[in-house]
Amino acid sequence: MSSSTRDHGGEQPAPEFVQMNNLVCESVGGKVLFATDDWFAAAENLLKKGDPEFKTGLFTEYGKWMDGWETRRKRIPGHDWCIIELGVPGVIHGFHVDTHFFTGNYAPRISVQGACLQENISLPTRGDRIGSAATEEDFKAVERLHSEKWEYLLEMTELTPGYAESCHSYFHVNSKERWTHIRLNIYPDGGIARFKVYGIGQRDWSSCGPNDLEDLLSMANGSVCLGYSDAHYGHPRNLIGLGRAADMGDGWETARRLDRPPILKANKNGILQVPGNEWTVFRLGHPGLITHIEIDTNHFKGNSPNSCKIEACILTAKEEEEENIKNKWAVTLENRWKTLLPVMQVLLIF
Ligand SMILES: NC(=O)NC(NC(N)=O)C(=O)[O-]
Repeated sequence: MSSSTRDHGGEQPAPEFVQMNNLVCESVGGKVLFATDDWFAAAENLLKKGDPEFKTGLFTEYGKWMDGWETRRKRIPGHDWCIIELGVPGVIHGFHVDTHFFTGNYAPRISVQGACLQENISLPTRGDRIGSAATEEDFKAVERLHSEKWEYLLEMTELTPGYAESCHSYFHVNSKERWTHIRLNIYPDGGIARFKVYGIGQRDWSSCGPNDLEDLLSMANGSVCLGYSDAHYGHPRNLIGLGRAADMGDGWETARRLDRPPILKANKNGILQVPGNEWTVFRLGHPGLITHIEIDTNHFKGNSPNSCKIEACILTAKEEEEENIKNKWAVTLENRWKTLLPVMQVLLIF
């Protein structure tokens, strides 16, 4: 049995686990496989990467257009639920439930169950679901999963209405197991804007040979961002996402530093002489011999960095915790960091 605790709703800072990877985001392959009802707005919206929007005065033929999953007011016994397949299976550290803009129609309670399924499951294709509910055939197909018996990662808990100051609820999950699927229950019905499942990917390395070339920094292979200096326009965890970035919002983008001199000077190698630098630290998904590094500045045309440097080190879990929690990576471990790539100019080709 896993345990979970509510962190808080409201305007306080979000818990640490939101620095991890969202394992159900549509951009990493998260998928809704089944939902009891999608009348006002389809469950796929839960997994969108962007923040929820509200469009005043926009109505569909089913009611007010909403950016989230919203079921109809139930007039039959039971409650609504959906099944979500993780894009990246892994260990779950917490949930972020955002009821943004669902005020008189938010789901008042939720619970979350999880499963680690070995085989690929095939359910009827969902297609465009707005204005519909699961058919008898859908229910028959999903019954085979026995999802009502999956382990509870979060017991039934109250949510808070979707006003800016109350819409965010965070729940810690205390489980070391690997999960592939989630059942999200809402009681009895209503709307949720976004559902994020934060954690660390876990893959099976047994089929991987010692000379295979693998992306040790891919979130699908278990890497995670441990710290950074600035994430003003984009979080550095985007660097370890799957595939190429869709747009500039899918990259790491800092604010322009204010400590740069008013007139910039470069050295003979074209490296601008500025007082500081931005940085981010990742734990690799697996220790390994690094033979190739790819830096992709896709979409950053007027704002890619002038130069970069890559360092690496080997840390035990205890050392990592000390650096991360106590020192926030401010103090480097003497002689532990080795330069993999010295400061070099980032060339722009477009
Ligand atoms: N104004 C509403 O949002 N009404 C209903 N919801 C939508 N989306 O129309 C409802 O009450 O559940």
